[in-house]
Amino acid sequence: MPWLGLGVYKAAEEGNEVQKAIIEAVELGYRSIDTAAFYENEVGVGEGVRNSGIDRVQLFITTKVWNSEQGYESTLNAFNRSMKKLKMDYIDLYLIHWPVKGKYLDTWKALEKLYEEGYVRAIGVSNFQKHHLEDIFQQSSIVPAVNQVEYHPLLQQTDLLAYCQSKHIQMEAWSPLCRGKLMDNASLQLIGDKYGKSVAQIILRWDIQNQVVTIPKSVNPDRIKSNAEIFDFELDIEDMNTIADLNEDKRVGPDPDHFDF
Ligand SMILES: NC(=O)C1=CN([C@@H]2O[C@H](COP(=O)(O)OP(=O)(O)OC[C@H]3O[C@@H](n4cnc5c(N)ncnc54)[C@H](OP(=O)(O)O)[C@@H]3O)[C@@H](O)[C@H]2O)C=CC1
Ligand SMILES: O=C1CO[C@H](CO)[C@@H](O)[C@@H]1O
Repeated sequence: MPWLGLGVYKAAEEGNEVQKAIIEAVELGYRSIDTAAFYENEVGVGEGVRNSGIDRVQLFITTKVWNSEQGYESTLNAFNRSMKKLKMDYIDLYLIHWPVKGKYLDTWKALEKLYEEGYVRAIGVSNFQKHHLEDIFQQSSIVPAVNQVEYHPLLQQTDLLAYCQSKHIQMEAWSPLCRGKLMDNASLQLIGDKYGKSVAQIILRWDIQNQVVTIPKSVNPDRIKSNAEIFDFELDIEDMNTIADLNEDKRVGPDPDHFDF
């Protein structure tokens, strides 16, 4: 999968916001889009992809089954609804959005069926902790291709990253920019000055050097462009260590062991 993708949570269908962002992003070289049934913009995502001017096969589309749809049959139905909204005949990556207690193992069985029948090229999970992944391993011989989790300098999840890497599960960062909250961080600004890059570019480059796929969200053409300009420099070890020291185990989103939605 591409190292960089466009996140589209809160990119609206109204005013063609999400569609325009996708067209812009594809023009600038993005090849991966991350949506979810929960984002209520799959129709707009499908339109953006079809109007992007490049073949569907060149793009990597991720969507996710929402919590209220989990369970075997209901996941299969939810998947069909997503496909109809996207107007696609396959999805590159289908994820379990959250590990809903008592449901995610049956949900995984549904994803296996979709994978085996060829409707999805890869299946994976999101917001899974080590113990959730171990549950999957107990029942299934198919290893999740991806675990998409909250990941940014304030929440580095190094144990989970090492575990995923040991199992050949690709970790993917959601809210990589900490929803904009790190832009004034003095250490990141200093590093940015050194490379002539923005704080956002430093963070996104740090993701990739940690072998974490990253999906910053933006609907602003300038930011969509600059967020992709991260493949022409390399952070040195000293700067990687400075960023490692920023970890506070601090979430901006819900805790996967204590969410109730
Ligand atoms: N699996 C899961 O449970 C979750 C998955 N996700 C996925 O991850 C994606 C990214 O996470 P998200 O929560 O959206 O947050 P991000 O960390 O990507 O931050 C997005 C915010 O930062 C702004 N922004 C984008 N680029 C820049 C920049 N260069 N400088 C300053 N501000 C910037 C955006 O505004 P603007 O648009 O105006 O540029 C927006 O307000 C989501 O869109 C979604 O696809 C997110 C949360 C949970
Ligand atoms: O994908 C998502 C977008 O953000 C929401 C609020 O933090 C999350 O709950 C959800 O998983």
